[in-house]
Amino acid sequence: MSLLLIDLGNSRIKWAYGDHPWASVGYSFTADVAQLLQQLLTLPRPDAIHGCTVGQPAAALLLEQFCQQQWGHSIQWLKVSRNALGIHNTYRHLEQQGPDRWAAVLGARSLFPERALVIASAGTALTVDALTEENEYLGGMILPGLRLMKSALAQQTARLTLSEGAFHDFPRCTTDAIETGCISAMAGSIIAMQTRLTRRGDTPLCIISGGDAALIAPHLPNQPIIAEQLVLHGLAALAQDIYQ
Ligand SMILES: Nc1ncnc2c1ncn2[C@@H]1O[C@H](COP(=O)(O)OP(=O)(O)OP(=O)(O)O)[C@@H](O)[C@H]1O
Ligand SMILES: CC(C)(CO)[C@@H](O)C(=O)NCCC(=O)O
Repeated sequence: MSLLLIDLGNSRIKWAYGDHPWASVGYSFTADVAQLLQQLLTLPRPDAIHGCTVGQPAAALLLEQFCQQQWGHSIQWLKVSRNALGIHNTYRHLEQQGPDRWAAVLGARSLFPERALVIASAGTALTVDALTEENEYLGGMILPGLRLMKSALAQQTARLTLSEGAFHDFPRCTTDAIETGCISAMAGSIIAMQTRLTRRGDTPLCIISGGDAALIAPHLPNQPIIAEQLVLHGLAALAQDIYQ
């Protein structure tokens, strides 16, 4: 069965086409939906389309219209649920939770069974979510992503500008101080979640994905695993459950 899976984030739209393993994958920036549509035009007609969106509704609408016109399919957008694939979601108000977080949890579990997991998605925002070995999703944290942290400093201070620095244990210039501070804050929040799960008696594995995963991973203990496209893997696992 050929599926088209779409992850509409705040910075990028990622997609995968085919059965598992995917025949093709791609992405475009959310601001450039036209580029995405060019990519999708090259694909054969999928049997079904599953999507997850936390991005601009206008981008989702454009995609909807394209899929209808091109293939006569509507997109089945993921809704956060209380239970899926054996995982219990304890988020207080399900309608509040970003479906990308729920999809990433489901995707991480499909790739890494039978372990407590810390699932960090380092995209536009950084989210750090906790899943127990017994498949209870406990909740998680939301922080600004690296780019957002840096732009907030540049916008709200007189002397800091948007810049590229390098990580140093003891930074001795402004650009390095900013880079090191932001990356340490991101890594620190992931370590904090690992510590909380460990205190509960779990031995969590840390899975990290998103545009900034490779920058943060070296600053985490216990060999974190960088996993690409957790959201798409979550959509694939749910689709497999539906169509099997
Ligand atoms: N041209 C770019 N535009 C935006 N972010 C970029 C760019 N190049 C690198 N990045 C980095 O990638 C991060 C965004 O990651 P990613 O592409 O995974 O976002 P996203 O998947 O759209 O995010 P989300 O799913 O949270 O909306 C930013 O914090 C930034 O540091
Ligand atoms: C936190 C983001 C922006 C991460 O992409 C997204 O999951 C979202 O918009 N969430 C809504 C708020 C929540 O998850 O509680």
